[in-house]
Amino acid sequence: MKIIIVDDYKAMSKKAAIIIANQIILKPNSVLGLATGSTPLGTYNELVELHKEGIIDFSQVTTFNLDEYYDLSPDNTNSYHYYMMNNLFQYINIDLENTNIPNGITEDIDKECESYDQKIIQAGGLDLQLLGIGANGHIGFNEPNIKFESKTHLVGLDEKTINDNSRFFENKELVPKKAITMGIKNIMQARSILLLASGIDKADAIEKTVHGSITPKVPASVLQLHPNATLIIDKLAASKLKTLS
Ligand SMILES: N[C@@H]1[C@@H](O)[C@H](O)[C@@H](COP(=O)(O)O)O[C@@H]1O
Repeated sequence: MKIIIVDDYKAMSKKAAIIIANQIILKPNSVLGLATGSTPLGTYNELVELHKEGIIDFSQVTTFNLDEYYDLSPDNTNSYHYYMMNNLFQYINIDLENTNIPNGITEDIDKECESYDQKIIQAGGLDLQLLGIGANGHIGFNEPNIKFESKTHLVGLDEKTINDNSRFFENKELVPKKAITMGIKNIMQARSILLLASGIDKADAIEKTVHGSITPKVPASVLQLHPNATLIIDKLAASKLKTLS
């Protein structure tokens, strides 16, 4: 696991965008795994800027999002479909046909999950998977005690996650209790992984991810096993790492 500690959120976002830009420049038809939440917003802004400056061309890029809330339609402002369109896709020259997000309003969950896994394989696998991290160590929506061999599936969300994500909703009752998420196996099959974390709220999860035992209790700890995983974290998120004390 490579760890890059930067001063703040802005520096984290710039560094992440540079790594993603480099991936696209080296391989214009890259397959990117994308994340949502507040953490990657700055990275997406930086990517939009790099695109505007003519540095990155998304025309051949394919994307797969990690997850989507169950039972939220794509036009719901809290859906991850809406998030991606609003924060990235509408500002870049990506072919929307090449963007993939689990369908949260599918009538056949098993079929949806299976076909999502198939589509990733057909696209040649993920070149780079971008990740945030939940305060309980979740990645995507793979909550504590998830099986490491899991593929795309429907999950029940932890009380902690529902509470954390309620800030985006009018009230906690409106936060979906379930989501469709890529599994740990999909994430670990990516050729490279970039995990971002910023702020003191993530310090415990980062400490456990880096120094803790590899356990489904802290899903992100599985990244210790990945041959090409990079953590870009700001000083606050890194503040509980042994190397700093
Ligand atoms: N499914 C997403 C995760 O992919 C994200 O990493 C996490 C942290 O979000 P934030 O970046 O807002 O702290 O939130 C959600 O649960």
